[in-house]
Amino acid sequence: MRAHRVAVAVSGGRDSVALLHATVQAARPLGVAVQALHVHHGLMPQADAWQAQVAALCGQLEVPLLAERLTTRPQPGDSIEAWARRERYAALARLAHEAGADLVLLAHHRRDQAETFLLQALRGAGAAGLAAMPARIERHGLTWARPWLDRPREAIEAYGALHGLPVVEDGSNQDPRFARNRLRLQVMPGLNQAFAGAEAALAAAARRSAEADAALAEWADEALRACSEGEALLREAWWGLSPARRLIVLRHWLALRLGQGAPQRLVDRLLAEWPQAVAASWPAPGGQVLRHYRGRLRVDHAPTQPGGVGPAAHGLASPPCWPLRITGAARVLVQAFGGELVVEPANEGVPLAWLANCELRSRSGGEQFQLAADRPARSLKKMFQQQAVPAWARQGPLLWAAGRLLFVPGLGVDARALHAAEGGPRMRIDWVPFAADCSIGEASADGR
Ligand SMILES: Nc1ncnc2c1ncn2[C@@H]1O[C@H](COP(=O)(O)OP(=O)(O)OP(=O)(O)O)[C@@H](O)[C@H]1O
Repeated sequence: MRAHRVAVAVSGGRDSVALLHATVQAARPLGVAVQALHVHHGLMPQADAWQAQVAALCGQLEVPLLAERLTTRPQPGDSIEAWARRERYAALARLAHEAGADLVLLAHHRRDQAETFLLQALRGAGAAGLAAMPARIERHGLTWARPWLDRPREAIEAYGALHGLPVVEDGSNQDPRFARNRLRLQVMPGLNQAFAGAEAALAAAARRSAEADAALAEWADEALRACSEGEALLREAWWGLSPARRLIVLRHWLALRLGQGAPQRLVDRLLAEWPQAVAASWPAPGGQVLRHYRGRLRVDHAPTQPGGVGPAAHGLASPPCWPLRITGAARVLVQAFGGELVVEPANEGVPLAWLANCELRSRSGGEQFQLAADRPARSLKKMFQQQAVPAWARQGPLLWAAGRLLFVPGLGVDARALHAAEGGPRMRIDWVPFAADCSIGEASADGR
């Protein structure tokens, strides 16, 4: 199908500038209109100059440009890379629709693909992740294509030099805090030197993974039909599959129902616990919960949905002590205590820096809590009595860091943490017990 209007996503970097130029050369004789799209992330002081440079190039090439400056900001705990990617694609989709383009071209090339494959492998990804970037995909009502995914970067560089194309240099490409930069700057040169053709081989491995993943997804779709009823996965039919097939079908069902790949620890827990479960629930990403009842597994929303929830969600846990790393807004589902620890940015609260290395513990007796700066610390038992905290509200875990008691369900944040001289962002902590019907192992009505 020929696109009526082709959009090119142009960062101003060498590759996308070359792609815009090459697209104009190819499209004009065919009578296809070309549209340039640019996203200003609003993160770097040089970004205004980059946008101006892209605009100047578009002027020279007589290509219309649509640009958007992002107004959202990464939240504490967000990976800047992941945030920028997500927001950039959302903005590009908006711009493409505004321009009336149905095809968006991206200038990723073979080295990008090889790096993505390795980054996925380093995260322990399976076939879906190792497939890296698709050469073509339909999303947001648009076709996204990477026409140069098989091309070596050197060829693109030569093309740019041949046509004397101006490019912007993004200094953040040298920043070793970003995993891709570390891989590109520290690992790839050695790899290419030690293994001739490493980049092409890694890109080929990504292609093979994509083929395997596509076949697996087709098979899993068929197998799932025999193991599901509506949105529920049927335990008996699922259990009848071979162990290898069980795993594929479970992952596939989870990905469909959760709207994202399931973390390995959730898959492991389900494989170990679901076969014997009576009525049970498991925390899942995105504030969702998996519930088993009468042989059926379903995805549901978590029983509590406090506002301002950030992206970090951890599944866990068993008392009496569980180490945690919290780097921003988070919801920690704590099955063993039947509730959820909710951590949100606030003007007053625990220093975020302390939460990077904290832990949940059961009460062991003898803990002291200080309610206010001008009051003495007293035993938890006395504090609960004094504050008339009902028994059900005392049931959650205690939050500790570096030997300090930070938070007690029913009492709140300890005054010594609240008034600590530590700088940086502060976080409010809440303990939210689950509704009574979703605790693990609860006997169901028919006693199964
Ligand atoms: N700010 C942006 N605006 C529009 N498109 C972008 C932007 N950033 C990236 N892209 C698109 O995504 C592709 C891959 O992004 P990546 O971050 O690898 O590129 P880059 O290093 O910024 O620049 P280039 O790929 O042009 O050399 C780009 O080639 C471009 O097509």
